[in-house]
Amino acid sequence: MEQLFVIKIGGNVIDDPEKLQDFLHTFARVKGKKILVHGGGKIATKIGHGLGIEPNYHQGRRITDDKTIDLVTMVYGGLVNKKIVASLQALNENAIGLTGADGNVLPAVRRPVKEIDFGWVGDIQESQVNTALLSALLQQNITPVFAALTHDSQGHILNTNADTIASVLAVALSKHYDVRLIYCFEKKGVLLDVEDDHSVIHRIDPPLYQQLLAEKKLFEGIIPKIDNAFAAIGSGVKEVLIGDSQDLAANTTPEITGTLIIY
Ligand SMILES: Nc1ncnc2c1ncn2[C@@H]1O[C@H](COP(=O)(O)OP(=O)(O)O)[C@@H](O)[C@H]1O
Ligand SMILES: CC(=O)N[C@@H](CCC(=O)OP(=O)(O)O)C(=O)O
Repeated sequence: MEQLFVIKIGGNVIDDPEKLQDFLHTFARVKGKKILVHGGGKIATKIGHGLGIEPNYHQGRRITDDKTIDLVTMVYGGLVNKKIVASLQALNENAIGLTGADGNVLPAVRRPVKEIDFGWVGDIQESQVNTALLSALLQQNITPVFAALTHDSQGHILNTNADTIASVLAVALSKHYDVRLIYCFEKKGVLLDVEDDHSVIHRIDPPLYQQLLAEKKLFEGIIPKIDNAFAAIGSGVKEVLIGDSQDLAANTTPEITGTLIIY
């Protein structure tokens, strides 16, 4: 099967114009088929402050009330997505910006209320991905750029974590491509000591993951990121890695510098 890169770029990089441009330069030079997924949680929070919309999280997921869904639709689907697409066009990369509503490429189900009401947050499944549309775009050398938004098929946009979107797209497309899923963020990989960039853990399997959790070496966003990485590698994605956005060139070759997630 042909190779496909599904590449997710994290919020700290999107928030740093220089790092983002460096990343996009490298992304545009990656040969072969590729999809970019972006969040933008940090920018949404910043712009929300200015509008008097304060963030509210539960277990790393944003509780998304009526005002917040409008905020993130504007920020992820508008500002961030369109700036990235325009930058890629300037780099001769023919990109197309998508939310899950566009072309019904990623329908979702509003998360049912249990102890917590997450509001306009969408849960997704790999069987719902419109792989035919994505394959048709990829065959025409058009690169999809996904914002962290889905829809409920009843007229509402839903907010869905970008790491989860990348994992679900990678799994769905692994039926048609040899997929390498790459989580790019501002650190060199998963670190044994989060303050020490020289402490990259080069391979993580489930027992080591449990050990790192027990030793409290992992906290905040890296835990759901590794959970999404294991979900992908356990469901047909060929390779999953977590690395620095500035190391994308190496991480798209066999000379990986980040953390490989193995099953
Ligand atoms: N051991 C670790 N190695 C790397 N990052 C870690 C570790 N423990 C906690 N983190 C934190 O996890 C964050 C990444 O998660 P998150 O902010 O959700 O990523 P993204 O920017 O891709 O959305 C890092 O910025 C870092 O602060
Ligand atoms: C439901 C939920 O939490 N959605 C995320 C989507 C954005 C995202 O994932 O952004 P990063 O990758 O930059 O963190 C949020 O609104 O923060």
